[in-house]
Amino acid sequence: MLKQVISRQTLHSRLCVTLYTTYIITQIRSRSSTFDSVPLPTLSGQQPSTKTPKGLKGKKNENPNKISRPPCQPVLDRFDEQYGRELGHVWPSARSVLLDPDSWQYGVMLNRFATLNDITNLLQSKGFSSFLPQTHSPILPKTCSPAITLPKQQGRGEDAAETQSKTVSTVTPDAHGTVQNPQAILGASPRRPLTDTLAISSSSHLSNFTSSFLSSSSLPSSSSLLSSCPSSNISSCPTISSPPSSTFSSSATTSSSLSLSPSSSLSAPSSTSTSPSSSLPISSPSPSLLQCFLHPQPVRFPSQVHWRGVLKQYYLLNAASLLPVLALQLIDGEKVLDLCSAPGGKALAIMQTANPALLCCNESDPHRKEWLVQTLESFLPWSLSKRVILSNQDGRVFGLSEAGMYDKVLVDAPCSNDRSWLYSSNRQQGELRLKERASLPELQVQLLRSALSAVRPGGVVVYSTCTLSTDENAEVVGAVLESCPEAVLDDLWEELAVPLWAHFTFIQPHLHGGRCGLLVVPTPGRTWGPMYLCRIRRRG
Ligand SMILES: C[S@@+](CC[C@H](N)C(=O)[O-])C[C@H]1O[C@@H](n2cnc3c(N)ncnc32)[C@H](O)[C@@H]1O
Repeated sequence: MLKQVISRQTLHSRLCVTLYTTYIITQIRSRSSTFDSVPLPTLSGQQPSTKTPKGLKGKKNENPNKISRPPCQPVLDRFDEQYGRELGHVWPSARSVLLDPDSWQYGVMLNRFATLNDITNLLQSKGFSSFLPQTHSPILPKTCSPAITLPKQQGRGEDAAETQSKTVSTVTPDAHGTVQNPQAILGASPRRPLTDTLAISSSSHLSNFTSSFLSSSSLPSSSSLLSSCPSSNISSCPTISSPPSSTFSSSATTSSSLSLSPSSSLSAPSSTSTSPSSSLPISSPSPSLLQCFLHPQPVRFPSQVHWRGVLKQYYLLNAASLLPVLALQLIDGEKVLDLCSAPGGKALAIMQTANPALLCCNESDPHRKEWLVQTLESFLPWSLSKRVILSNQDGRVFGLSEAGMYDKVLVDAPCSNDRSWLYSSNRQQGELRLKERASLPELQVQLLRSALSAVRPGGVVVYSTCTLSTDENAEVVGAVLESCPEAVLDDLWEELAVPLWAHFTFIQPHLHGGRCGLLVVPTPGRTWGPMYLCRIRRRG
């Protein structure tokens, strides 16, 4: 009887996958030259400024979600004043990209937990190529099972994504720390956009995966899952002060962790320290399971709708959003905290990159947490729910409740999202955002201190934003370093900027005469960013 049920389910699941893949490919083929357009992908952390993508449902030759409104003048004026001063000659280039949504490029991050063969071939046939070297490690951790209702994992990513190493012999930054790509900086032969942009399709449907785990009220909190870990704090880093009210944190007092899974099968915490950046090859970032396909032109790939029981094959994003995840230098078996996690793009990238023993996705805003849940359940198999847990604490206090418990922490901080703010829905919204902008650095400093408290001695914290603003980038890092003698800044230039300079325009911000992280500035032809990232190591 049981066998019959299983085999019926198996047949049904296979049929679903086949139909779904066929449908996607048919749609893509028929629309290959006229892909839909939708707003900036969601890794920037703000709701896209235009409507939810219709993905494949849009009519041919239409751009249903194209950003049609003009940029918000007060925001543009402020950017002109501030970024003109801070970025000098690079600002006009960045400005021209930000003001031309048709030129924006989008990366296609593959989901190694889904069936990928056809999509990968299709991407390659359309001129996309993978920009990260791939490791040949097994795709799934041993304890993982395939997709929720799929009886068999078909054609996983190991034979799907191409390996592409980038070799750079000499790269010389100019006085501003920018690696000059004359074509990009001078805007020579700008590529004609075929279409514009795309965002993830945020499914309103919740599968069994989510609902069954969300109802597990007796499950342990992330805190108890981690109770075997050391709990030292950084005494010199006051993690908590009275949190100021923030535009971005509508739920600043929630503190209980929401666990999606039981803890019984968690593997032992890793005690391995991360490799220092100097041990990495200069010619390419360390090989990873993570695969992201880019196109030299701003061609968009259609978004996928969520089908119950079938994992999405890819996630569309601003490729610069992967850099903070690469900077984490993830290795299997680590405990990782994504302190500001919704809508979950970087959490997904983390799970594509390595097999952590635990990934805690924290998001204080209850609405955005729901969005995070939808993202995770659309991309990750059920078996991973034992390793990927949710928490809805205020990130500013997280470091106190789970002090020293993580190997790696990502702080993808709430910030003035330059792209999104520039297309504020009206003048009033733009002005309000600019007014509230002043409170962001304090919030960011508190989040970063909390992260440093949550990481174990010897572990690392990566801080990132999607703004060009120095106040929210190097200044925040500087303020935290000043008050945390246990924190040491890593240099990411050779590790990330040198090998990836062909894809991104990097600037190296300086603070008190020293280098302080990397800034990805959108320039014509390489429209990725804005994205700031820096890595801080807690002394062991
Ligand atoms: C830039 S977004 C994160 C984007 C996400 N990392 C991704 O890649 O999809 C910043 C997130 O931080 C959340 N946030 C704001 N204040 C917070 C706080 N005090 N604690 C935790 N999260 C917070 C926001 O609601 C927002 O979802």
